[in-house]
Amino acid sequence: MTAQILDGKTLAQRLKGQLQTWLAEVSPQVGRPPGLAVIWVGDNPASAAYVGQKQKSCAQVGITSFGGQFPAHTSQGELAHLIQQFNQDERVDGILVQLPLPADLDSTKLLHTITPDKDVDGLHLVNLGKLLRGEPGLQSCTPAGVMRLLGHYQIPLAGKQAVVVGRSILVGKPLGLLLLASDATVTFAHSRTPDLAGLTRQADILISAVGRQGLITPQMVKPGAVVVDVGINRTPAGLVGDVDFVGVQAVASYLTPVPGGVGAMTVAQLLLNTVQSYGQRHELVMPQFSG
Ligand SMILES: Nc1nc2c(c(=O)[nH]1)N[C@@H](CN(C=O)c1ccc(C(=O)N[C@@H](CCC(=O)O)C(=O)O)cc1)CN2
Repeated sequence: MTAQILDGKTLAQRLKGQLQTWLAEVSPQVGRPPGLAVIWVGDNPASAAYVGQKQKSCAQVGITSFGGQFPAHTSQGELAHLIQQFNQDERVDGILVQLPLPADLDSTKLLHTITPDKDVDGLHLVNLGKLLRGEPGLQSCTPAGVMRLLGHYQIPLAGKQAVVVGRSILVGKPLGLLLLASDATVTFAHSRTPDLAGLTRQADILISAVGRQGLITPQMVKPGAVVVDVGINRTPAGLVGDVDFVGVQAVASYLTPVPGGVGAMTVAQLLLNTVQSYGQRHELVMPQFSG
């Protein structure tokens, strides 16, 4: 068996094309384009790349960028004040704080300062609560992007065994809840899980969101499983995920590459969330952006 590639890069490009076309029509009618404020603190090089990618994608589809880079010594109070300003700014539909923040800042407190209807990262308690209750709300970009990718390839989820390796608030936990909402039977695995391989071998849908190169070997994958690699590891040889791509490709039915899989969907979903927030603010009828 050779797994079919879940091509997030192409799907993300198509989604961006649809957003661009729709915004070119709608923004003049509304009288302004959507706006996204990105707050990036410090000089983490990976964050620089991600923020650059977000700003470039915004420009491509017709979303105005606000915010920018702030020095590592910026205080909690200054950042909270900045967020309050963006909360009140009528030109801004989405606000996000690029993570990770410098260690002396309390990211949870800052995230809760963002007004929930502009929380395009879906990390405010209100949006996490809606996710828990299965109510519509803004959803974290990577988990929502993974669900969109699986939906695009019509991967059946109902009644399937899903194992999510990783329990972060950014990816693992919300993704598990979204899979559960699609009627999968979900198990979370983490650093204290005994016999990880025994568990992952039972998975019809295996998600790895840990950030450890080589974590998922072919022996850990059930033949025919769908494997989603959310890991991002920078190595001398370039960017790799958590999954032994070549080995697992011979066992799985579907597999996401790194790069070109989930990461590209994260940015596309951020644009979609910003446009969703803009649409709600102006009571627009939103098309189904399906890629
Ligand atoms: N506030 C947030 N911070 C972080 C998030 C997030 O969703 N919200 N996620 C990650 C980083 N991230 C977005 O911020 C992100 C990760 C990966 C990619 C991506 O496109 N990856 C490409 C490869 C890009 C490259 O060559 O470096 C891919 O996998 O194909 C985009 C965004 C942590 N912080």
